[in-house]
Amino acid sequence: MGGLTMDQAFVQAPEHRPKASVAEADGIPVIDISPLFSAAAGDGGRAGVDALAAEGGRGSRDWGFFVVVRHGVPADTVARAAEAQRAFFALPPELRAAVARSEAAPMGYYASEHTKNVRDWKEVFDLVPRQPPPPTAVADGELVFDNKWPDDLPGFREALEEYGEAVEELAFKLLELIARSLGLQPDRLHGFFKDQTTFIRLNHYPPCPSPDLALGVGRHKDAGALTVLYQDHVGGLDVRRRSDGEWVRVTPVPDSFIINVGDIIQVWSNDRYESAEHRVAVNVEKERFSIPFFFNPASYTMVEPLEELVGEESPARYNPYSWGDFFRTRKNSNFKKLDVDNVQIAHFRKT
Ligand SMILES: O=C(O)CCC(=O)C(=O)O
Ligand SMILES: [Fe+2]
Repeated sequence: MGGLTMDQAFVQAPEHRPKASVAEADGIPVIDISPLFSAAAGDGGRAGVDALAAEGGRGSRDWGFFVVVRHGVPADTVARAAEAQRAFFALPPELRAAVARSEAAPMGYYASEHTKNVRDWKEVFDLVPRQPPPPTAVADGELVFDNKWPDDLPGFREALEEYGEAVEELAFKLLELIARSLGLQPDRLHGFFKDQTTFIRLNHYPPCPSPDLALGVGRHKDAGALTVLYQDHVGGLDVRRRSDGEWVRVTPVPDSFIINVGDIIQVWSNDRYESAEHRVAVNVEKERFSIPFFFNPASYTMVEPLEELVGEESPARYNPYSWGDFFRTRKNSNFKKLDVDNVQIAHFRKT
């Protein structure tokens, strides 16, 4: 059962508990992005790419979500990562515990994440596909991004390294798509990712005896730039629909990734796009697996609306903030229950 025992720590406030039945999300764009990979995006190709960018832009604006298919990540690569994930969570507890995360070294295994100070019904394993350069001085509370690899799990590291490389390639393509959709040069955002703080999370949601009270992940918005999410066939991801504020289920589409606009893109775009509030419902019978790839810029990035997108007509809506500080504060508050609210981009919104 994954070793979780239902208790008060998991119980959501009544207004945040999932309803017994939830409608399927209808209208999230599903985009075949294969034209992005054909060499000649010039001439005729250019119009096709512009149309894709418009679709991605529509999803980012209306939902904060879109789905991509024919995305260039080989099915075998995804299958190997998903298999490695299952094998890891099937390890005996002591072998999982051997790679446990700590507050200062946040990579590795963890079964006690909190979202907004309520415990999530899940266990995770985090890794970085690329190690960001170490800070010049390890200040108080500085995070150390060293991977912890389990012993006795042949092929685990290789499968995830292969996955990380392939998904990173996709993430840069999507960044290009988003830049185009905002009327920017395709490579406008690439520079922010030179020393990226991207991490990959393996999520395991064991069956839960009280899916009416607990959530796999409580309601939240992803703090980074973009999330490239693999989910298995079980389903449980809910997104809050903009039109009426209802929670709706994102139906699994085979061989797809869900692309999730994060807070940083919301700020860069000066609110043209909005990060989506989402959560994960659990169920009594089935375990569920997902793998978000959190595509995050360098820790020294000062996040602020892009200068091309501000002007007299649309003044900057946010004050600049340090991604490194934001990330560290959020990570630490997910590690344990605190008595203060999570840091949110709303804190940097100009009044
Ligand atoms: O499991 C999922 O589908 C989504 C997980 C998620 O939102 C997260 O880990 O931030
Ligand atoms: Fe998320």
